[in-house]
Amino acid sequence: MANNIHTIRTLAPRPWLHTFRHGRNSPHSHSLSITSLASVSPPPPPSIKEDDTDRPSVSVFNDTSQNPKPKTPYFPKRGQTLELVCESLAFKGKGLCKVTETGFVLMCDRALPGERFLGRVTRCKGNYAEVTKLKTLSPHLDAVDAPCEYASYCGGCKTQNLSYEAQLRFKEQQVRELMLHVGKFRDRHPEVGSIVKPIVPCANQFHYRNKVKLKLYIFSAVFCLVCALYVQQMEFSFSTQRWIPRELLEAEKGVGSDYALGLHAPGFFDKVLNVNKCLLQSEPANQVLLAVQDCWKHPRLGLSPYDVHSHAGFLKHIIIRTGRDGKSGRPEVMVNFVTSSYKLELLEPLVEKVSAINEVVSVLNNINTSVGSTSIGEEEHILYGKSTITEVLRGLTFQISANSFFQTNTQQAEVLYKLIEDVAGLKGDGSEIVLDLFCGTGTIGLSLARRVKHVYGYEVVAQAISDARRNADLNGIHNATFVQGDLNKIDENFGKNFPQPDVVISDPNRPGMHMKLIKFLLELKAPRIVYVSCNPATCARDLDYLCHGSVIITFALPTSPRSDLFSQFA
Ligand SMILES: C[S@@+](CC[C@H](N)C(=O)[O-])C[C@H]1O[C@@H](n2cnc3c(N)ncnc32)[C@H](O)[C@@H]1O
Repeated sequence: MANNIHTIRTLAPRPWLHTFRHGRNSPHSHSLSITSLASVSPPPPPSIKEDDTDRPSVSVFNDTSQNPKPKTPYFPKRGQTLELVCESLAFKGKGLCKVTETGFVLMCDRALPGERFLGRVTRCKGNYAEVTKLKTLSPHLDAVDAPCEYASYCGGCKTQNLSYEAQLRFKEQQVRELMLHVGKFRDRHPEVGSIVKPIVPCANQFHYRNKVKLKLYIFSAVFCLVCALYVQQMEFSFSTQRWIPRELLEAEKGVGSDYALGLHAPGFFDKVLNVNKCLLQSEPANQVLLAVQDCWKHPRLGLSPYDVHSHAGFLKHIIIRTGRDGKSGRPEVMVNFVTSSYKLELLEPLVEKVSAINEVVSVLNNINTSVGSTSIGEEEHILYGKSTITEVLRGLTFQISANSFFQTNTQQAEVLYKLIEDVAGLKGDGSEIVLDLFCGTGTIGLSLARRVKHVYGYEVVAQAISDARRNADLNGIHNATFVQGDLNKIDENFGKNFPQPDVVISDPNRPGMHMKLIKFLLELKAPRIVYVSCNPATCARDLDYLCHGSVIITFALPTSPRSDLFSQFA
């Protein structure tokens, strides 16, 4: 049938692909990744005015009635203070402001759409500049009170004071923009509905993370349009440099600026905001954090935080993960201390404290001797209880090790996995082959296994693969094969060890898929591909390649490829 034939045309190589992968500065990357994001509520035309009553150099961008328009393209200078209006939210929840006449883009953390503010230019990066907000002049349109006491400073949740409905709206808009501009999809029949289906909100906006690790952006939860899912993991870091926000300097007078346990200050790899509680994690996980905060600085214990400059010190991170027992439904908490060396006697008092909390079933010590900030250890020691925690998903029980990926929001993972199953369009007669790429602990493949002939899962982390195999056994699933391997390094032999798949699930991490894998998928001609993503930019790029790019190849699809590829975002 003509409608079922999808032809892929040859496209010229795109330099921005390189930029996405290697983060290189290039004019292409800027124009695509920045300007494509801005589309709504253009700010009033800019004008420049020196305002010597405020700061040495203040440019006002909004009041055109009083100020002449600039004759030449405007490029701000580092240190300059500007009055800006935020138009929309861009990647990582940064507020996007634009000089309309030149299209010059300014990005500002914590600026929210509709907000008028004074900002200082901190970095000029060719096609755009970064701005730090100094003062709000008039608030944004969807302001709510942020429930977390750290919300104004923490590098984690940057949009807590934006109503959840508005967050959803901006997230959806951001994904749509990327799909149109980077993915080069078109809304052919907008009267029927967009190719990007409406976002699925999360019932719980707080206490939803089962694992808390550094670099969490509440906003990034959006990228899989099943909201509040797939945020980067976050860990609490120990630091020799406590970060005290300027606003708190007076209130915190006398508090030492050394030794902190908490979340990294935005933009600093070495400074940490001390936190006693995080609203994203479970109550028992907060008890763990507080128990550690209560004692770790006591001189009697002789514990020292790791110093990222001198590379001296012992405590690096604490990672707290919450699951639940399959039978009782009670929370199960895993506490993983990441240290620079193995010194059991130093950790013992902390282990005693946290293991006294009823829900704690596992205390581990990952030893990481590298100078980097990674939290995966070269060796792991069990200090209390078991080496895994349990989680229940789609009626299956999963055991998860400290270093294996598991969806951070279990409740939304249920929603996502149900969607994956729906769009996979399985016949359910046990005849089909599923290829589960980037399978982690095997959760997606195993949740489909009962309806298919066989699942083949590929994943780079060895611990995740052994978890996947154990999880298959635990659930009495015998038609799943899990293989450890790096999908960025596949060669021409990849694909020879499994039969032609009927459905491919691909769930890469943020950098997306390597070109080798994309090429493999194009040649594989699987009838259906479900792409699950935590980064809409790389997802849009990969979908462009999969749907419009590369070698001349014609293959049949049972239904429209676009709706298939996008329905995961429903
Ligand atoms: C977003 S997670 C998805 C995991 C799993 N599909 C799930 O839903 O729980 C991405 C997974 O890809 C794995 N991964 C990252 N880079 C990889 C690579 N080059 N080759 C194979 N697996 C990789 C990670 O270890 C992680 O388990």
